[in-house]
Amino acid sequence: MSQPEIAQQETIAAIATPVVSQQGSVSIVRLSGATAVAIARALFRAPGRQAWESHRILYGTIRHPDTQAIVDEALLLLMRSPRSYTREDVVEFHCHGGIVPVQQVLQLCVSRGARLAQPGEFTLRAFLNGRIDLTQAESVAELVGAQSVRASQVALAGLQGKLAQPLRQLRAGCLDILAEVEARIDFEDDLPPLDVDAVRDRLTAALHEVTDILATAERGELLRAGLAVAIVGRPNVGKSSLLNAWSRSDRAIVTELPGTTRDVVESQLVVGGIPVRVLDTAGIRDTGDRVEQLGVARSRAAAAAADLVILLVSAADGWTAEDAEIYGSVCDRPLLLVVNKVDLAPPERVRVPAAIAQVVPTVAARQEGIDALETAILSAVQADGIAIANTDIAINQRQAAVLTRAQVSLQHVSEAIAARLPLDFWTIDLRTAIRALGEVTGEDVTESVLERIFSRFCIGK
Ligand SMILES: Nc1nc2c(c(=O)[nH]1)N(C=O)[C@@H](CNc1ccc(C(=O)N[C@@H](CCC(=O)O)C(=O)O)cc1)CN2
Ligand SMILES: Nc1nc2c(ncn2[C@@H]2O[C@H](COP(=O)(O)OP(=O)(O)OP(=O)(O)O)[C@@H](O)[C@H]2O)c(=O)[nH]1
Ligand SMILES: [K+]
Ligand SMILES: [Mg+2]
Repeated sequence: MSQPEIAQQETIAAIATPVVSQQGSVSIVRLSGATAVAIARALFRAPGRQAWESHRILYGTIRHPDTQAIVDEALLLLMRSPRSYTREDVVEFHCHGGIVPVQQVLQLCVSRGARLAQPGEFTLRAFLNGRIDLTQAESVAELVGAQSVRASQVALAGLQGKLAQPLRQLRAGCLDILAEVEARIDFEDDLPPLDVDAVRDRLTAALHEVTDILATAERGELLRAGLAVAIVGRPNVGKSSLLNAWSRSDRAIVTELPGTTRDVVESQLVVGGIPVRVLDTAGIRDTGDRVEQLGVARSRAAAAAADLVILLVSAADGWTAEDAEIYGSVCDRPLLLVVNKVDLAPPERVRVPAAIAQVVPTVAARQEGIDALETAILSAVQADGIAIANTDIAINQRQAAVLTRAQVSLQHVSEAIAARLPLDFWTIDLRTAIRALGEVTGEDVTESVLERIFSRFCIGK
């Protein structure tokens, strides 16, 4: 099959690397569009006999086209349409790191007629020119934002089409069924009767597949957004020690003085492939100290906002009235009870409320019990299966919302068949399901949906 002709658009330009000063030893300006090569030829001088061929690196200098003043010594990468990321002509200037050279080069590109790219516009063009589908484009943004190896594996699977492919097949299957049913509506007399059993079986299989894919949404949300876990409890039970043990760091100040921690202290971890933000908080108690009062208010706010609360108590003290008060204020939240300082007394010393099914013992001061804590957290958020799940795909919230529409419509079709409703009733819902599947892959998607998706990308992607 021959490649479709790519209609080259106006040329866009952006800095493709991070724009943080004094970071990175190489920075890249990227151009894509009809005049990309002409702009590059006006700005870049390659000494000797270097050919301007696709997928070649040229060495040379970037010069101001009017004054010939050298802006940077650089490498230039040329990728001609359609063999490029966008399928348009693409040129990259690989400049010295830092923001000054690339900003100057970007300005020069603009002065030669390029326009600054919108967020995600290179990837949008890759989508519009048919190199990737919408799920793959979304995976690009996900890969850039991934906070754990597992999250990046899932994004890569999406980028390789592991979600796009079954969805495209599902949609094609539904289109087949629709064609068969519609043929019976239009030319009933000329065709053999519809094999209703076969249609029902195919619909049931499609419905199962949609349901299986939808089941990956929760995992996707955990992998992308991660979890916020707040450690709360009385002063001195070892909250800061636990944060330090868990993050293998000295992130938080630990002393034997109650009321040491005054503010929320954060540490970013990865637990079972899930990005976890752990929050150490000020010990909760009644206090006349104004600063400590503000700290306690922040502890309560952190507990209220967290996805999971770790209530930390001390085996040395047992279950105190203060523990009970704090428990009362957080027991409506997803909660894990951790008994620290089990080197001083057995965990059974703590007589916890009957509603608490599980207790994790730790010795934070000696980094003991962290593995069991992580296991308990994963099962508390029902993420035990994430690391071992045999499928790589995990859909995002947009995809889940649209797929739910497809699921409901397919269910309606099944009901219409079971109720022996006329064929017109089947086709209405079948079309809705097909449209929804097309909205996930991008085969059938409105401009405003695209705008919403791509506006969340970073500049230069
Ligand atoms: N310097 C640089 N590094 C980069 C990128 C880039 O654009 N520039 N990428 C950007 O995100 C990623 C690589 N992704 C890419 C995907 C496809 C094509 C590409 O040219 N594909 C063509 C032709 C392939 C071929 O010659 O066979 C195609 O699929 O048609 C390039 C980069 C990561 N690293
Ligand atoms: N024996 C023993 N001591 C511990 C353990 N964990 C922490 N400690 C000690 O308990 C004291 C208080 O620890 P912190 O981590 O500062 O306690 P905290 O809950 O953060 O205290 P505040 O920030 O004041 O609320 C320190 O002296 C720690 O060394 C443990 O597992 N066993
Ligand atoms: K303390
Ligand atoms: Mg502390």
